[in-house]
Parts: sequence; C-alpha cells; structure tokens
Amino acid sequence: MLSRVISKSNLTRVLVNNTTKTSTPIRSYSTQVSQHEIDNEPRFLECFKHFFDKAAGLTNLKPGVINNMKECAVVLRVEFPIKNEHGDVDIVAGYRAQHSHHRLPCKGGIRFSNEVDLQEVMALASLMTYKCAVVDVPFGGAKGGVRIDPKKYTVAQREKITRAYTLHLCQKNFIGPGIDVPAPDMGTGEQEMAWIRDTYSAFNTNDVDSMACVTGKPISAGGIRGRTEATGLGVFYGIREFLSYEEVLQKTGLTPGIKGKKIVIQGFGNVGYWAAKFFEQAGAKIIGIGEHNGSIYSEAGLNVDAVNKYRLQHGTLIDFPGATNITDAIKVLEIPCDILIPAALEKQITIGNCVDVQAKIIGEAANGPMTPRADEYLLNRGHIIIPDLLLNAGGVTVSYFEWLKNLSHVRFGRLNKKWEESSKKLLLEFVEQTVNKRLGDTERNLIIHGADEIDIVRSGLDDTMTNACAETRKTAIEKNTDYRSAALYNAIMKIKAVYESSGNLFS
Ligand SMILES: NC(=O)C1=CN([C@@H]2O[C@H](COP(=O)(O)OP(=O)(O)OC[C@H]3O[C@@H](n4cnc5c(N)ncnc54)[C@H](O)[C@@H]3O)[C@@H](O)[C@H]2O)C=CC1
Ligand SMILES: O=C(O)CCC(=O)C(=O)O
Repeated sequence: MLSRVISKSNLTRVLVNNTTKTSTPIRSYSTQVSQHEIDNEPRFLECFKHFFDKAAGLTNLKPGVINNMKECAVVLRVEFPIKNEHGDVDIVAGYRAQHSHHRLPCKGGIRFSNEVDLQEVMALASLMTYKCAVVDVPFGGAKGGVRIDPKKYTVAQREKITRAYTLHLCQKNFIGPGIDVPAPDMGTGEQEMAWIRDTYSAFNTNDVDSMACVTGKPISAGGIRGRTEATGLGVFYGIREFLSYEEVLQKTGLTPGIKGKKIVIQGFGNVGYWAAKFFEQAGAKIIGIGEHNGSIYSEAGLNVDAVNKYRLQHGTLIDFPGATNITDAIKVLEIPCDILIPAALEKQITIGNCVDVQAKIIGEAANGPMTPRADEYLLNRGHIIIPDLLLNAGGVTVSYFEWLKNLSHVRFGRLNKKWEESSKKLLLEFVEQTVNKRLGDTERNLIIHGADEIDIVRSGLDDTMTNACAETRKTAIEKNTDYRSAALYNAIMKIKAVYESSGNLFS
C-alpha cells in the first residue's frame, strides 16, 4: 500500500512543515478561544442573520424594513410514515421554507440528510433569496429538506419518501411552476426531481406547464443540458474571475489564471466533483479531497476521475493509491494550498479550526460553510473569501434556464441553430472568395457551428457569473467592505427596488 496515515497531530506537523504561514499569532488566537465558545457558535440561521445584519448596516434602510427582509415568510413542517427494513414504521419529517415572495415562484433545492431541521432549512431559504438577486434570477428564495440518511434507504423507499413529501407540498400549495420550484441539493439529484415532477403532474393533469414545477430533472423528464455540472462550473467561473482581479492578486501574492494553482476540495459529491473536474481541466492541481469518512492528500496532484472511480468502488477515499490518508477527515481544510473549496456542509470552518486554514482563497461552494467569527478572523488575516451566495449561484442560474425551457416547451437552439449556421456559412464563403483562400474543414466547422442547448447554457452561465462577480467586486471597492457583505448589499438593494416599484413596504 503506497498511502500512509496522517493522524490529527502529525497532520499539523506535515502541513506546518510545508508552509511558513502558520505563525505564532494564529496559535495564540486559538488559545484565546475556549471549548465552550467553540461548542456554542451560533446555529446556521443565526450565522446567516449575522452576515445579513452586517451588510444591511451598509444601507440606509429603516430597521423595520431590514427585519422584514431578514425573516422567513412561511414554513411548512410535515411528518409521514415509511416502512423500514424491519417491517416497522419510521416517522419521517419534511420541511419547506419560503423566505421571500417579492418575486414568484420561490426557488431552492431539497436536501435529504439526517442533519436537516427547521432552522437549517430557513437559513438555506434565506440564502436563496439573496443568491437569486445576486445573479439576477427573478425568483424568491425557498429550501426544503427531508430528515433522513438517504444511504440507509433502498431506491424504492427513497421513491416512496420523495413522492409522500411531494404529495404534502401539492396539498399545501407549496409547489408549482408559479409558486415554488424545488431543485437538487445535498442527498438528492435527477432521480428525485423526476419523481417530484411525476407526482406533481399526476395531481395537476390540466397544467400544461407542470414540467416547470421542479428543476434539475433528467433530460428525458424535461431537464436541461448542463444543470448537473452547473454549480461546480459556476464555482470555477467565479474563482477564475477573482484570479483576474488586481487587488486579489496583490493581497494573495498569486499569479493570474488557474493553471498550476493548488486546490483542496471538501465534499466530493455533485458540486465538489464537478468543481474539481473543471479546475483539473484548466491545469490546476487538486492536492486534497475531503469526504465525511476520510480525506486524502497528494502534493503531486490527484486524478479526479480516478479518485471518483475509487470512491464508487470502495465507499471511501481512504487508501487511494499514491495518496496520503487524512483519517481525521475535517483536517483536509488545513492543507496549505492556494484555493480551498468547501463543498459539503455548513459550519465547517469555525473558530475551532480557522486558525489552521492556510489557503489564500476560500471559495464557498457549499452553503454557509463558515461561521461569522471564522469569517472575521480570516478576513483580518488577509484571506480572500468568495461567498456562497455568489460563488455557488451557478446551480440556480441554470435551474432558471431549465424553468424557461419548460415554460417555452422548446429546447434552446432548436429554432435558430440551422439558420445561424447557414448565415455564418454564407458570410464565411463571401470572405473566402474575397481573400481567395479557403480554410480547412476543422476551422470552417468551428466558425460555422450554431449554438446547441449546452453552448447556450454554458455561455449564459459564464456571463451571469462574470457579471455577478464584477458587481460584487465594484461594491466591495466602493464600500470598502468584504465580498460577502458586498454581495448581500447588492442583493438587498435589488430586492428593495422590487418592493419599492410594487408599492409594498415603502408606501
Ligand atoms: N447541488 C447543487 O446544485 C447545489 C448545492 N449547493 C451546496 O453545495 C453543497 C454540496 O451539495 P451537493 O454536492 O449537491 O451534495 P451531494 O450530496 O451531491 O454531495 C455532498 C458530498 O459531501 C459529502 N459530505 C457530507 N458530509 C461531509 C463532511 N462532514 N465532510 C466532508 N464531506 C462530507 C457527502 O458524502 C457527499 O459526497 C451543499 O452545501 C449544498 O447546499 C449549493 C448550490 C447548488
Ligand atoms: O437550482 C436551484 O433552484 C437551487 C439550487 C440550490 O438549492 C442552491 O443554490 O442552494
């Protein structure tokens, strides 16, 4: 076996040996933090509210208006029975929170995890409202969750759970193309979305737009090409943008561009895998990957697909050939690297471990991976934090494209691709005749090729992320603030404009 085991104590030694950044002041900070404080950091919802209040403090909105914008509008909690493997019945709890109806439908994923509770769903729904505003997706925010460990159930049981949950959403008017449109999140994917669509359609047989009741569906059920990888690709586009900003390069000492950057990713699911894949394709080195049951590290770089294949076969990353094991899985966050991408759960970087985070840039692919005190500490230490509501907005952006596709009942590119190709061909032939030179077939095909659905989705996503990053950067400079507060500030001001124009709240 090529790999070796790193325990909690010797990992710190290995990592410290590899960097000069872990210096005395950090250690002294850690000794100032008591175990009591570490154990009592605010819950996810309070963390979100803290960040919101900080950004709202940059506005001149009245306290009542700010409070109104902060709180969740409606929440639903349901319980339903599901037969377990022993023939007994488990009671499953399901939630859906709609944070804001300033625009409809509400939008946000559905999470299957045994950590799900009401405050988590409310925090995630709140984030969705501001995330949509950051990327100009014209929706309110929502999020759902079912408190189960999906790995413990068979496919047939998961189908029953998904359909029972959807039935409740239908009965309580918490789902519909113009009401509330779920999507995948942790523990769910295309299959669950297909079951949701099918259940909703069965209850709404006259709704010609029923396909738009949920996004993230398989293509065969009305999905769009490019949604599966959209969040990871959005993370890639976002970090690529920040790596072109002068002030980011100055602060971090990094060179522009992705090539050669050392990347560590925590959470190797949908978002983590795809982010890793796009960074690898662009020439970055993935030196660490973390999972709940063990993490791995290789200074030489990990082959993303080989790691994925290994995990599918073995159920773990541990003992991946050529890599070093990190048995205390969360220590993956402490590997010295250029860019750290938490892509698993909320509250992973806390006052308990922020002193050991050595990445120059932290790109929040997960929702809420950092607590306010960790955020404050890392900002003061000069780390760049690209916040969740900006960086992981690629998923909802492409979900918006899918919703548009479903409402228009036609695949993007279907009506104009041929026409586009014929006119480009005509133009090319005219130029070729004028200069008396004919291009080779490969170049001709590249120029003539009309846009397919995937081309349109990817260019729309790239454009959206590029603009949202630029807007956030501009506000951060103008207000002399961090990127999270800047993104939230922009979102608050956009939502305020919607309220104002509709006469609500400000009349
Ligand atoms: N799927 C999407 O389109 C979007 C997801 N997100 C956020 O990204 C994060 C990941 O979501 P997905 O990739 O969709 O979920 P997923 O369920 O596909 O993957 C999550 C991965 O994290 C791992 N994980 C769980 N607990 C862990 C721990 N303590 N340490 C390390 N790894 C752990 C899981 O084993 C799994 O491989 C979540 O915070 C989610 O809310 C945000 C925007 C959109
Ligand atoms: O695709 C969507 O509608 C929502 C994705 C999501 O849940 C998120 O961005 O956290």
